[in-house]
Amino acid sequence: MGVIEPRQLPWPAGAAGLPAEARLRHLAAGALRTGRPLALWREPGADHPRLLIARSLEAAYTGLPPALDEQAPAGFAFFPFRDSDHNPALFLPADVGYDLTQPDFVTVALAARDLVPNLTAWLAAAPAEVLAWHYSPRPAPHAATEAEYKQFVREGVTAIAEKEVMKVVTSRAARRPLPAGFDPLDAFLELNRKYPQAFVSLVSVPGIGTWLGATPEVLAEVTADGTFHTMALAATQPLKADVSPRTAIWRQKEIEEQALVARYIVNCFKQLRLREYHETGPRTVIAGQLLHLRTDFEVNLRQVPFPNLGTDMLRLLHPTSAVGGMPKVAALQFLQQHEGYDRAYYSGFLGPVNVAAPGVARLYVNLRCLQLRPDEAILYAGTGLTVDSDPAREWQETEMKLQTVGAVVAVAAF
Ligand SMILES: C=C(O[C@H]1C=CC=C(C(=O)O)[C@@H]1O)C(=O)O
Repeated sequence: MGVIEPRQLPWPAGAAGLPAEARLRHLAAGALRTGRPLALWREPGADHPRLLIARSLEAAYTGLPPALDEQAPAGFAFFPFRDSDHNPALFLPADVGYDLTQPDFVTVALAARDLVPNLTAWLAAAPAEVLAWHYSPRPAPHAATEAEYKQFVREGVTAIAEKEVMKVVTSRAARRPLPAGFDPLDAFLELNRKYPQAFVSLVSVPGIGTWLGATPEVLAEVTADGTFHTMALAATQPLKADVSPRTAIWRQKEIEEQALVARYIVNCFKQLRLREYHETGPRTVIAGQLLHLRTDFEVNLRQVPFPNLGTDMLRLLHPTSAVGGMPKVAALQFLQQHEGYDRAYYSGFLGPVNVAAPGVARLYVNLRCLQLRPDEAILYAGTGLTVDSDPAREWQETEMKLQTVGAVVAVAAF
């Protein structure tokens, strides 16, 4: 007699009074205490987050960026800026899922059905108090001082003036103490409330660490209606009371900086010999307390003879000139030689593939993010340089960008 394996595990009756966020916490606690990777995210404009738990770290190692087609496995991509032994490319298989729009069920993939007995027992257990977040065993990266960062910007400007590169995006890490009682899950929920239009994520992987962020930048999206979407997002100014997206004025330097990113995307389409894309913008958009210039590119996948466009574009796009520079190889070499710290997963990409439905993928550039350490956070930010960049302004711009995710680790003044 065959046993029909449950794909949806109902929460036990004992959890009836437990709100969805408490259930989420309990599931996350179970994943963390059993050493499993997890990803929690909230898509722009969505009301509720989703949680994905992978059975093990080993199951999450991957090589190439994920395929963006409906036959590809479901999971959550977590890719570094640059692959290395310390920062491997990961694709967390969707073994266990919890969608807060359906709070009464936990979903278990067929391939993970051996997890069902322990999971069932865990759902019935008393809610856990402590969450054992995963931390990177690596030392904290070097955090550039203001003088060091300005010097780095000068070197970038010289490289542009000498035509070594056309554009380069310099970046830095900053260390911040964690406020007393800091709770990553509460911080994730706070980012959701603060930035409804951002892709908010909390990813925790054994041996790799825990990353939290609220990014405004789509890298590659394939939506349910068969549309491929990417964007050229660059140039930054603060959102002030007297400036709105409609009245914002941009300097030549910023217009050029963003145009280079748009050109980079057009070149990727050209490499694939695709001409049927729709380009909208550039227009001014709000990202948290900042304004950026953005051009959107869309392709109707049902009208072009490119069944693998999403996959091919993803592989060409990363890292875009909004985080690396142009030409790509020269800019990456410059950063390798001069940046002086390991970006790890900052300016890599992340997001779900085939989780919401087969054929739906939403990958974002990992910006406005931090890495958690036991008693501090490492925050990351970068700035696109052109030949006209002023080191003091670029430092100031990184300070502004750090405030997006930094809002959840700010120690209240008294
Ligand atoms: C590299 C970052 O932002 C990119 C995206 C938008 C605007 C940017 C800029 O103005 O330089 C950057 O290209 C970052 O937030 O760390």
